[in-house]
Amino acid sequence: MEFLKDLELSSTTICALVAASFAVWYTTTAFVSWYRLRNLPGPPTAKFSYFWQFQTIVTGRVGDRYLNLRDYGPLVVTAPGTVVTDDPDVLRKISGARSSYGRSLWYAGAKFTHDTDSMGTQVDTVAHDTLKAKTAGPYAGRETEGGLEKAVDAQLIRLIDLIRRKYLSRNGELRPVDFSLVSRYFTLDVISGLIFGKPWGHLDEGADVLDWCSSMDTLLPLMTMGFELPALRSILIPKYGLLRWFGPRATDKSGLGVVIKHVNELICQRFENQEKHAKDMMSGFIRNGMTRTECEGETILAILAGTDTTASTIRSSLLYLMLSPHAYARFKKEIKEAVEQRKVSSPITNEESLTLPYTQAVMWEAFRIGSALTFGHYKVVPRGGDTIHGLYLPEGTNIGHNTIALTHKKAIFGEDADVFRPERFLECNAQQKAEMIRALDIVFGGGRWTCAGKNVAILELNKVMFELMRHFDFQVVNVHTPVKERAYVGKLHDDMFVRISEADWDIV
Ligand code: HEM
Repeated sequence: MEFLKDLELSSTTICALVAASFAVWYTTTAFVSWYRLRNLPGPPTAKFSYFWQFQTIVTGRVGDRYLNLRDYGPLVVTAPGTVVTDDPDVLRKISGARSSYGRSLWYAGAKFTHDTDSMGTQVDTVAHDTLKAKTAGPYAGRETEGGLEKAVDAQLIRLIDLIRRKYLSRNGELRPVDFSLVSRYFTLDVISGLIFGKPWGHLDEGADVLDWCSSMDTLLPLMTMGFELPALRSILIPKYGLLRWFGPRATDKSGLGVVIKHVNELICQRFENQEKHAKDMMSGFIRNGMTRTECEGETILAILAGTDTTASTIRSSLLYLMLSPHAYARFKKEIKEAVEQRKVSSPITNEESLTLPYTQAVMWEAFRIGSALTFGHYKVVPRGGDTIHGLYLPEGTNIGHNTIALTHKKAIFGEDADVFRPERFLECNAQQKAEMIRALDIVFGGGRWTCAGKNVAILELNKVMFELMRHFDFQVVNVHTPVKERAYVGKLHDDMFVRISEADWDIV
């Protein structure tokens, strides 16, 4: 700085120079960003600034704002160098096994501590594939005592039992239950039970035993910011970034740190005691040569990726059924007949569920309209660029899912795509049905990036609504605000109060 003194510049002049340099840098980079994607449609400010993105996340309005992007067409700019698409064929192509698109740095935004990577945050394709190979067997249920289905059934039975013990309203009684929490307890115990062979006990008394739900309510908006804003990512994620100093850690008394501590202790016991005969995902991870840190990363990832996604879909299923008397009654009728005709076991098996047309239609329709994930999962356009829908995307452009617009696409799901109507899967011909299911399938990602827990999620969804409605009836408590929703990369639901009573078969 001596040379500045020699120049005898006043502090005001130095500040002015710094501000001017920043303005020149900002204007130049904004112009370059705008220029590279000038031919693509999108909100006007999105082509040269992160304003649209920031505003969308801060207001928790990712759901409706991304849905409205469908008016621009299949490819839309949402931020500098960033494009989303609601075209399932494009998404399938860029994620396909032979695609040269790689993951963008967006994924690194899912890191929750500075030193723990997982296959979900790994942007290096080879390192990702190595981890995926080590986790494939455990995720397929090859290491689970009795298989995945038995493990899911065990939690389903505990869910029904919890409702019967604690939440049932009998004649003249009202015991409002926040189903947004109950659905999370179920999926948390499914995942923890699968990984460690023993669930964490959310379904014992119906409690957020490790504070996961409240931590996620705070973290999801922040994580979505970290995903989307490169400037934030670059001060959080690096080795000596803010995450190192201010991120969650095992010594914390509340928040995600509590879960990290619990997970670390359980994994530590495994490595020390070498419980060679344990039959669960963790024993599979260890047998496949994963290090302790890798086991920690994969455990938190599984809980992060597998809890609220499935729980949110279960909540949507119940919400839309309660608000659609016709679908509610028709679903009940199918359950009643299947039980009376002894077509189903208790709990229903996955195979049996697949034979029940309305059960399947309800499952896919809720998955579609509830769309647990909203957007993201960007891949990077490879060297030489690419042309999609006649529009040129320069190399280095991030292209991701506009999941919410995809699941509401009228060209695929019909003109009434904005309403819940399971019949759409029954009235169409086989080809149309296959096209709809294929479009929904890419919601789980494609190729090497496909959701590792897809079969677990589908197993849960194929069973849970059938079993809940077989045993109980449900009614919205707050008819003016049945649920409060905030949407980020996924959705957060609060205050979904329902009245639950024993199923009344006389009225079906
Ligand atoms: C409705 C439920 C679910 C949906 C919609 C969903 C969707 C997704 C998506 C879109 C991805 C990223 C794909 C990409 O990178 O292109 C993903 C990844 C992942 N999901 Fe799921 N998921 C669900 C449930 C689950 C469950 C229940 C688990 C755990 C049991 C799970 C574990 C994972 C893991 C570990 C990854 C990372 C895979 C990888 O990096 O290769 N997910 N999921």
